[in-house]
Amino acid sequence: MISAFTGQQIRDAEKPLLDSGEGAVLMQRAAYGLAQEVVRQVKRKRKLTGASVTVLAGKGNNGGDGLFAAAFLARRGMRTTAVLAAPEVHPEALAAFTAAGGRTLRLEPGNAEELAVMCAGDDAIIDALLGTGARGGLRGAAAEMIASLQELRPSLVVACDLPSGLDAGTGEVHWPVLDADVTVTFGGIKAGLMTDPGEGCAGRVELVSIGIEPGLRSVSPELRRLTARDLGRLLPAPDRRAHKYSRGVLGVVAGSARFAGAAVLSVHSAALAGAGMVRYLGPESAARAVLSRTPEALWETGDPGRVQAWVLGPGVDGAEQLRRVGDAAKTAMDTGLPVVVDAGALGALPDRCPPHWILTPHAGELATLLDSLPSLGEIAVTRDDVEARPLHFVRLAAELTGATVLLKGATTLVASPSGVVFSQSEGIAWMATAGSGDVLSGVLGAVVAQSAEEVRDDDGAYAALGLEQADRWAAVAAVAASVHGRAGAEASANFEGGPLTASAIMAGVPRVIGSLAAEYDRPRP
Ligand SMILES: NC(=O)C1=CN([C@@H]2O[C@H](COP(=O)(O)OP(=O)(O)OC[C@H]3O[C@@H](n4cnc5c(N)ncnc54)[C@H](O)[C@@H]3O)[C@@H](O)[C@H]2O)[C@@H](O)CC1
Ligand SMILES: Nc1ncnc2c1ncn2[C@@H]1O[C@H](COP(=O)(O)OP(=O)(O)O)[C@@H](O)[C@H]1O
Ligand SMILES: [K+]
Repeated sequence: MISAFTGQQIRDAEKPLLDSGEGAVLMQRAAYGLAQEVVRQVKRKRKLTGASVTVLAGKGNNGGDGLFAAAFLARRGMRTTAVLAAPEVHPEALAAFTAAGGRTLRLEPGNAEELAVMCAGDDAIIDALLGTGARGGLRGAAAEMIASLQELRPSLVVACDLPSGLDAGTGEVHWPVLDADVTVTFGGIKAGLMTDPGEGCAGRVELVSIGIEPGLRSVSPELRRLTARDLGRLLPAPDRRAHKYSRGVLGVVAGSARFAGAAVLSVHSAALAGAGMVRYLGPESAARAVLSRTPEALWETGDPGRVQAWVLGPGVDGAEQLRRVGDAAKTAMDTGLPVVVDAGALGALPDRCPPHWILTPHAGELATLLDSLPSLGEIAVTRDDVEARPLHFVRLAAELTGATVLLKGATTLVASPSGVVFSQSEGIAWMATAGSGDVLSGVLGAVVAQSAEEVRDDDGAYAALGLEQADRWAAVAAVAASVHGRAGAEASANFEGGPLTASAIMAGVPRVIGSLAAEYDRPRP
């Protein structure tokens, strides 16, 4: 599992080392790691000697890291320029940079545009204006220069610790921000690099160890991300004596006369993701479409019989389907079964849900959901609000509803009601296509139906993540989000990176599950 931390958590971990006088050593390690990454990136394109690099240096330690890194690069034969964005910058770092032969320029009111044009053509730009000590975003000439550079699209931007203007803990962005190709971050990944909108500005994230890592081991991370290896361990697989009922039966209330496709996608994805059986509840017209794509599914017209979990809501429309949603929700609540609540069912929630109810809104649906909660009071929440502060709002929704909340997006966040949050980002932008969320609902339903026992087992794979029972449902949802994202990315890769349909994402699911199981070296069923 990858952990990410707030700026404060990182500073707390640094403190004992700073107190014992090791601050300069930490900075050298950070600067060396940053310089190495610049060297690697530049060498992919050209010879290092004579290549040009500009460091944009702010007044704090972030600027210090950048200037020391540029001193290393000057000694490796690069043509180095420092644009100093404050009257005073880190004095030792500036001295080292000058001694290594670097040239310095001062950013002043009036020369921002000119300096931006001057360095936009460089082989590399290092953004070392603001780091974890930032309050708010760039202002004045620094903001002007960054806005101009962003328009000029430099060929390589390496952010020092985090792109300047990002909030390290929340991922909120104070514009303007210069999009990085690579962010070299020190000691621990900042949470703002694993949640939008911050993650969208950070490019690839490289972690450089500087010696504070032991101090972070006992810290509860702000964000967690499951790796392929974690998924291999967590994904359900049948044992030798399994039968279809022991495997996990999923009940699905989805679709309607108007939106039959949502039912087709949800049911078929659940079957492909390994549900032992899928029981479908819906109108005849949708059921016909479901059965022609998934003859394995059962159309339940009366009492649906036993299931291990429910998916409620994709494509649900009209009183008849909402009544089925209500009946299934009541049974699930009475019997303690896990439920995935999507789309049309999000408006029909009880006042308080348990953590094994997993809500799957996109940003617009989350805003509507929050607006409908009396506990939020008079505050109105819009889609734009959610997109600007997804981590804040997904946590708030989980806290106020009591459910686990999966917020869909380029980065998908899953919050447990106690505030544990997973972030998965394996998907690609082609996945923003109609029906993609219906596929996720089916995959999630299947994973939930098959994992309920493992979640409750205190010696099981979910417990091994170090999570309380109530927080483990967030990990289950993160597993499904990751499988969905990987299926989309792999399907698009099979089309040379071309566009996707929801059906193509769905078709990629079994292969992703199979290859992830192999990752953990687990025998296949
Ligand atoms: N503490 C340490 O020993 C280490 C710190 N490291 C680096 O140090 C950074 C943190 O250093 P700092 O705490 O000095 O913080 P920053 O380098 O982020 O800068 C904070 C400084 O900028 C000013 N400032 C804050 N917000 C501003 C804004 N919106 N516009 C203009 N100026 C603003 C503050 O007054 C303060 O002087 C990290 O991101 C990392 O790059 C690394 O060198 C590793 C070791
Ligand atoms: N830009 C993006 N990059 C990666 N994945 C995305 C992006 N936009 C959306 N997705 C994913 O695609 C799915 C879209 O779901 P949703 O909005 O419910 O679509 P629909 O209702 O059409 O099925 C979600 O799983 C979401 O995480
Ligand atoms: K920075």
